[in-house]
Amino acid sequence: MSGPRPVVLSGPSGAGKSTLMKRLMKDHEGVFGFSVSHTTRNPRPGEEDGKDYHFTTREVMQEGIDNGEFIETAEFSGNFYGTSKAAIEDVRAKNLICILDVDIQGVRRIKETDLNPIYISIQPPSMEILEKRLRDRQTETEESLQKRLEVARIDMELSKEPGVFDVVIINDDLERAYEELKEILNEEIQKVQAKS
Ligand SMILES: Nc1ncnc2c1ncn2[C@@H]1O[C@H](COP(=O)(O)OP(=O)(O)OP(=O)(O)O)[C@@H](O)[C@H]1O
Ligand SMILES: Nc1nc2c(ncn2[C@@H]2O[C@H](COP(=O)(O)O)[C@@H](O)[C@H]2O)c(=O)[nH]1
Repeated sequence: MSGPRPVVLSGPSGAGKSTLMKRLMKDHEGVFGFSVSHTTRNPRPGEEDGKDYHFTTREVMQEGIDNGEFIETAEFSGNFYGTSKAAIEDVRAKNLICILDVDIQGVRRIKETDLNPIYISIQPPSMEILEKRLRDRQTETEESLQKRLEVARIDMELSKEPGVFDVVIINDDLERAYEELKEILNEEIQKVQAKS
């Protein structure tokens, strides 16, 4: 596929993917475009339909899946999530670096496609810190928090498997993690900036 290489950001819920991605996009205007996923979960306060996610229902999403509209889908913590072909095409059409925020199932599915992204795992320093971040974020019920922590344990193990990710960033100190992320993406960033 032509254009800049997409970037897949994965890692446990609460590890800091959105925090790092939003900063990257803010600091590099006109370089990155977010692949807006579909989800059947309810919006959190402040989240916008069409910007953070396409919020939808299981029925509508299933119809899209049956029609071949998604490159990958996954069930995560009781909800469906998925990347539509249109979400990627929207970013690609603008010649921007497409950022996908997907779970480990999504990583595996994307590896079966010809997207050829850079695979980056964002990991928390420990389970204890991850739990604190998720609690402090105040977006989860106790039940959904426990489900996310359960999935996080598996994710943290899988991210150590050789060959799954190009890079694993431990998001302990935010500034250091951000510098590391920028460094990895520097070559692609420069390519896009040189063309604009
Ligand atoms: N290095 C850090 N130090 C302290 N707090 C952090 C750090 N990185 C992120 N956080 C905080 O941790 C919480 C979780 O971060 P964030 O929402 O970015 O995670 P996420 O990986 O995108 O989660 P999800 O997959 O559920 O969307 C947020 O409240 C964020 O402000
Ligand atoms: N496989 C996919 N996973 C996705 C997608 N969009 C988001 N996600 C992942 O879901 C969890 C939970 O996200 P949250 O916003 O409810 O906290 C997180 O790990 C995301 O990376 C997707 O399109 N496909």
